Amino acid sequence: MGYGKLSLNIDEIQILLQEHNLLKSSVSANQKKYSYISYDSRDVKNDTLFFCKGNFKPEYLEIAKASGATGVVAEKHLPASSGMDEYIVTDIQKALSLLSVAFYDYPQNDLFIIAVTGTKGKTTSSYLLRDAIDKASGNKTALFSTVNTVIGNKSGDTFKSQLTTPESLDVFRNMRRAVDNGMKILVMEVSSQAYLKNRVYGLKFNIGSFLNISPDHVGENEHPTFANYLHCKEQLLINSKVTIINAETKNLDDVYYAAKATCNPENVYLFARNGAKTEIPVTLDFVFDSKSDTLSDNEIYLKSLTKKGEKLNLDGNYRIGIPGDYNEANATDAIIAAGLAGFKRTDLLKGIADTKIPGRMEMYSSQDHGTVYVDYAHNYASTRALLGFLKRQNPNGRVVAVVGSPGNKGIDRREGFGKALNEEADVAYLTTDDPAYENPQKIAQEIDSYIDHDKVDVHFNLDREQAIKDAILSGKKEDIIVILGKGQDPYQKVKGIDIPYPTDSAIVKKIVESLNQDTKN
Ligand SMILES: CC(=O)N[C@H]1[C@@H](OP(=O)(O)OP(=O)(O)OC[C@H]2O[C@@H](n3ccc(=O)[nH]c3=O)[C@H](O)[C@@H]2O)O[C@H](CO)[C@@H](O)[C@@H]1O[C@H](C)C(=O)N[C@@H](C)C(=O)N[C@H](CCC(=O)O)C(=O)O
Ligand SMILES: Nc1ncnc2c1ncn2[C@@H]1O[C@H](COP(=O)(O)OP(=O)(O)OP(=O)(O)O)[C@@H](O)[C@H]1O
Repeated sequence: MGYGKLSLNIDEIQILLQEHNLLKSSVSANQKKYSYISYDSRDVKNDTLFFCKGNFKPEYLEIAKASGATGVVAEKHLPASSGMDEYIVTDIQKALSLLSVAFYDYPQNDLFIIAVTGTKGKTTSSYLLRDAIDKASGNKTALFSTVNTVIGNKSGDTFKSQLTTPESLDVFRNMRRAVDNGMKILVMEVSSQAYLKNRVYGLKFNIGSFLNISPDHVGENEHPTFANYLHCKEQLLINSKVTIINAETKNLDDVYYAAKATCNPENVYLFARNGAKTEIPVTLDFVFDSKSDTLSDNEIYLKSLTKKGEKLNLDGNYRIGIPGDYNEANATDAIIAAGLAGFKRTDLLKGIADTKIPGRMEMYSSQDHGTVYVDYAHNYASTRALLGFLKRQNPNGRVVAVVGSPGNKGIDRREGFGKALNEEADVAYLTTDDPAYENPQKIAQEIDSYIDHDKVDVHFNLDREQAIKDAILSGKKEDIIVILGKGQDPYQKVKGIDIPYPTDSAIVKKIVESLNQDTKN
């Protein structure tokens, strides 16, 4: 790699760690300058500063040392450190973030960063915003999303993401690469886990928005309680200079308070659907009305209600290329963020109308077996919102859902799926979705135990591809078949192994094309 300054010396490290009260002790064995940093023994070069974090095994440090690591940062002394420079710190995640920023030479200072959080809608809002402003920014808008990371315009500058918000070292390395590629703006998703794990420690955002919060991500390896989940999510508001809040969010009182704690109230923007009830009375800066929502797109009218909202000159109609009434709020958030970043309404219209998001509301029309959607909904709130929307749009046909729930995480999703199916679906095909170390049959039965069989006709097929095929073949012209939860995920996670999976999108595309061909013949 040849980006930025890309080096760190011992003095710099000691000063930075001391300034942040992170340094417990240090040993200088080499007095060297580091020309690479890593937290993974499989990615080490000569003169690497190596970080021992998370579920780390001591042998990883031995491998790193043998591969050329000369310095180590850790929370406790490890035998392999002898002969290396050693920095013992109180919090490895904070140290990793702080030293990564310095190693990559503070790339955030050269970017206008717009961040979004929420239980649902982060990816959608980020894509809408990036597509809305990219052209007007001269194709200088980078994107860090759950689906793709975009750090430039050359081939190879767009790649699949591993996490919603990557490990801090990767965040700052990708920022550096974006800056070196001439990017000026960064749109990024910030997960609650990012704050729990200090992946964005020390980062200030130009704009931070909060879409919504609902019960999710509580459990092993995630948040211990909902209160902790909310607290972590709110950190984005505390670390943003200007904030946007969807006032229809649950816990609005708490969320608004967090925003005002560090942000001048003049810099907090609130929006909601016109006429929506908010949990506490607030002055809304914007409201939106649905002008039309169909199975293929939406149109909203956005109206400012305060002087500061009016100043952004955003009022007017916007067509949104992705269906789903809940996407109207995601789009409103994107439009306000774009306005605050200095873009005009006319800059945004085409991008917002043309946005398509991999694995979110992808529509495939079959001639005789109904319309098929591939979507990423995977908890109660999103499944209910999605199925409810489809049911309302299609009162004369059935809603047929293909769904599974992951193993060893989000256990309450099983009940959530059952509940959402009871409320909005006619038929369910229960199948496999990342079973991890659990038995997928047992998971499917658990979902089934929450289903009211007088309302929903249930089928089981643990072979996901076959379940999708069965569901589509069962569909009649007027039906909607919806494949939930995996979008374009290319794996099934089984017993610690990522087993390649063609993706729901590819499977549906192939089935629908073949059925349409048969009809034609
Ligand atoms: C709980 C959690 O946040 N875990 C993340 C964390 O794990 P970890 O630090 O324990 O790392 P690990 O993979 O167990 O391994 C320990 C260390 O040994 C190193 N190692 C490992 C193997 C080896 O041969 N040599 C070696 O040096 C690893 O690089 C690592 O530094 O750091 C890893 C990257 O180094 C992440 O991949 C991992 O995310 C796991 C996979 C995960 O599932 N995370 C989820 C909960 C998550 O972060 N989700 C949020 C979205 C949530 C939302 O939608 O709101 C996200 O931002 O994506
Ligand atoms: N504002 C919303 N309210 C409820 N459901 C939503 C909303 N926005 C999107 N969804 C549903 O949630 C699914 C995931 O949306 P999206 O990927 O934008 O959210 P996310 O916050 O990035 O999710 P995740 O954290 O699961 O990656 C969509 O496929 C859709 O079904």
